[in-house]
Amino acid sequence: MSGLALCQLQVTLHKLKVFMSESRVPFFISGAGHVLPGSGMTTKIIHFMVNGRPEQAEFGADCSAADVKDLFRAAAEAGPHHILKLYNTNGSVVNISPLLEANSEDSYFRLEVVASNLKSVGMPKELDTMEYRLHYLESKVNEDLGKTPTIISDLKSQVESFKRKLESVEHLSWMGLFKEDSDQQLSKLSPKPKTSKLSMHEERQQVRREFLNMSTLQVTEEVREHLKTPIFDNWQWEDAEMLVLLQVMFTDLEFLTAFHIELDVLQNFLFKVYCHYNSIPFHNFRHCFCVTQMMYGLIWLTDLQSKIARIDLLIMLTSALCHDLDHPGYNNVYQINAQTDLALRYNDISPLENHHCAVAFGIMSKQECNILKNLTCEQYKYIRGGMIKCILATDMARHNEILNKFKTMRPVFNFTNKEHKEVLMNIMVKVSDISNEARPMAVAEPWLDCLLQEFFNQSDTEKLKGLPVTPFMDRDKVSKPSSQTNFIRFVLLPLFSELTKLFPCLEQHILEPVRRALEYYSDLERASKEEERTTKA
Ligand SMILES: Nc1nc2c(ncn2[C@@H]2O[C@@H]3COP(=O)(O)O[C@H]3[C@H]2O)c(=O)[nH]1
Ligand SMILES: [Zn+2]
Repeated sequence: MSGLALCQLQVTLHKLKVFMSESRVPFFISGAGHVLPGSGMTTKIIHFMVNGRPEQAEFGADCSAADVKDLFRAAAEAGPHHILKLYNTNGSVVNISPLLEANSEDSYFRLEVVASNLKSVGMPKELDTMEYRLHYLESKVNEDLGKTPTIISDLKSQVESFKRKLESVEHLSWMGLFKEDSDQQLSKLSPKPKTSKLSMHEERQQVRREFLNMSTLQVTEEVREHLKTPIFDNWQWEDAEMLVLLQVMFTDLEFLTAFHIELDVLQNFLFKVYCHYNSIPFHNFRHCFCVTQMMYGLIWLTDLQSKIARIDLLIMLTSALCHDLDHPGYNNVYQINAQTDLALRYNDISPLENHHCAVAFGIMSKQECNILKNLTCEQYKYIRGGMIKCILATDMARHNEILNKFKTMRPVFNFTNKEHKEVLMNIMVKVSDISNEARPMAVAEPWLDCLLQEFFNQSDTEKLKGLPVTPFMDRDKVSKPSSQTNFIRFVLLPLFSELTKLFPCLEQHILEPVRRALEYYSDLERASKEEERTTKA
């Protein structure tokens, strides 16, 4: 018996050795870190913490962005579509790319999986089977010999260590570590297309694929909580990730169940919305995301779910999402002065806002994108009416009219009064639309650069075409501090403080940061005036 068991054991050991030698582990991740494939490459070492354990990633300058991302995914034991973020010691997000600068153990980054699926890491079946057989034969040999031969103990520890490596690099399956269907292998043979070389259509389709791949991920509780506050940092998210987060907003407000929205219809709708925002400096998809996220935050912070009907929340969130669809980067004044097609079509009456709204309902006119298709006619009409009012209310030419309405009703505000509620909904979409300064300075300031870039583009065109130049957009007259101090004093504070009177809990979330921003820009303004005086003198 022991002879046969020993023979079988030898065959199993041989198979195991062959399996282990054939299964390349191109870069190895241990508790201590990564080792590069090959040698002699110039490498850099990135120190980081993941799940409280110190790790190192070592890679060469010629690594691709995808390789580097996979390296970090492997360290975080996260699958290919999981969302990872790398934070520096200040808590700011650092782009995971080959351009990462080597750091020391004292200035390590923090790596976090911010969204993941809950599938466990799987071992290749062959290894499992062989290991099982090894145990079985070991016990047989043990029965006869009374002890485990050294060769078996050695091999067992090798198998253990090999398993650990496999666990850490399972996600690098694209490198051929695991067996795949032949057509899957074929698709991987073709080189990864370079994003910059893709046409707009291909780029969008890639975003769609990434979005759908990631859309089943569990977004972490921490991100979900952040998503409900103005401190949420929009800059760290890629397009597909923002689409995932928008889906989270719709699901977490229970719109899918309440309004019988099928998940694939919501995804088609969100993707179409994404496609209908233009790549312009300010009024782009990221702005749409920010406004929707602020609207979402305000709903949670004010506990609006307990005060108004869910259908009204759907109107508010969807209006925020659609409120700048297909914005061309030139405002209403320009549209009217330049007599554009939009101004002609809408008779100079809020041409842009009318257009944004028409595009929104154009998207929903396709059944596969129509999130309202399972509602009754009455519900559809109600939502359409509500969205038209909310989106048209974002025209700043109507700012005082809407704010004054709210001011008169605010002291006697009644959530069950239809007119009161409608004005409040308009106000909340407006607040969300111009809420960048309610965000942390590091998040808000880049938005101002984007806005001024769009303003300057417009005033440059106005000058070129001999049209009246909008003064607050003129690069010769406007500076960052002057633009913000006026906007905060005369637009933001009066609007935000009125809403805060209705919801005092908003003071710390939207009013205080805006006051701090005013102080900051006032100081800058004073300093630059002082500098001007001294240079003149
Ligand atoms: N100066 C300044 N203007 C802003 C800021 N945020 C929004 N706006 C303006 O407010 C407007 C709101 O409607 P639009 O999107 O048409 O255009 C926006 C900008 O003109 C800001 O932070 N600073
Ligand atoms: Zn806007």
